[in-house]
Amino acid sequence: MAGLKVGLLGGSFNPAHDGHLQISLTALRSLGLDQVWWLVSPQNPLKSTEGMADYAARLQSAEQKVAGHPAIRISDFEKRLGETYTANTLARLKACYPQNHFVWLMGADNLIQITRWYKWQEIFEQVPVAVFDRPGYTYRALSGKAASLYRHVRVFPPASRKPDSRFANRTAPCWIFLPQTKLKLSSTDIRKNRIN
Ligand SMILES: Nc1ncnc2c1ncn2[C@@H]1O[C@H](COP(=O)(O)OP(=O)(O)OP(=O)(O)O)[C@@H](O)[C@H]1O
Ligand SMILES: O=C(O)c1ccc[n+]([C@@H]2O[C@H](COP(=O)([O-])O)[C@@H](O)[C@H]2O)c1
Repeated sequence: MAGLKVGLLGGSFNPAHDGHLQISLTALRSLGLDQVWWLVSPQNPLKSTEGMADYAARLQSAEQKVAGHPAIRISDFEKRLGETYTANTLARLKACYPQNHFVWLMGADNLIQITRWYKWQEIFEQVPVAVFDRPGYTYRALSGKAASLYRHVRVFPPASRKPDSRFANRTAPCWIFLPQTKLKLSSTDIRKNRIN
C-alpha cells in the first residue's frame, strides 16, 4: 500500500487554538495531504517551564480542538520517546513509518527562530517544510537566515489555487511559504486573557 502524506505540526499547544486548526486545514487542502498529526511537545527546549500547563492538559486541549476533524490526529509520540528535539523526532518517525511522506509544518515565527534549534539543518535535510504566514512575522521570516540559506530550494504554490499534491513527495531539502493564513491568535494571548 502506498504511504500516507502526513503533515506534522509540532507544538506546545498551551492551549490549542484556531490558529493551529487553520494552518492544519490549509495544509490538508493546499498540499493534498491525507492527514495532519499534532505532535504535542513534552517541553519546547527554548521555552520556559514556567506557565507551561502539564502534558495531560495540553493533550486534552488539542483533542478538544480537533474534535470533528478526522484527518487531524493528536500524537504523544515525543512524550513516549522522551524527545524534545525536532531533528531527532523526525528521524524516529521516518524509521517507524518508512512508507509515509512527512512534511514539517510551522508558522512564520518559527522560520525565524529555527536557526536556534538543535541540528536545525537536519530538519530541512530530512523532510519538506511548509511555512504558514502569521501576522507580524512575514518579512523577518522571508528575509531571515533559514530562508536565505535555502532560497534555491523554495517551491512556490501553483498560481491556480489548485493543491500542490506533489509537495510531500519531493526530495528534501525544499520548502514552501503559504500566505493564506492570517489569524492573529496565539496561546500567549489566550493565557493572558484566560479565554479559549
Ligand atoms: N496564528 C497562527 N498562525 C500561523 N501559525 C501558527 C499560529 N499559531 C500557532 N502557529 C504555529 O503552530 C505551531 C505550534 O504553535 P504553539 O503551540 O507554540 O502556539 P503559539 O500560539 O505560537 O504559542 P505561544 O504563544 O505560547 O508561543 C508553531 O509552528 C506556530 O508557529
Ligand atoms: O529541536 C529544537 O531544538 C526545537 C526548539 C524549539 C522548538 N522546537 C519544536 O517546535 C515546535 C513548535 O514549538 P512551539 O513551542 O512554538 O509550539 C515543537 O514541536 C517544538 O518541539 C524544537
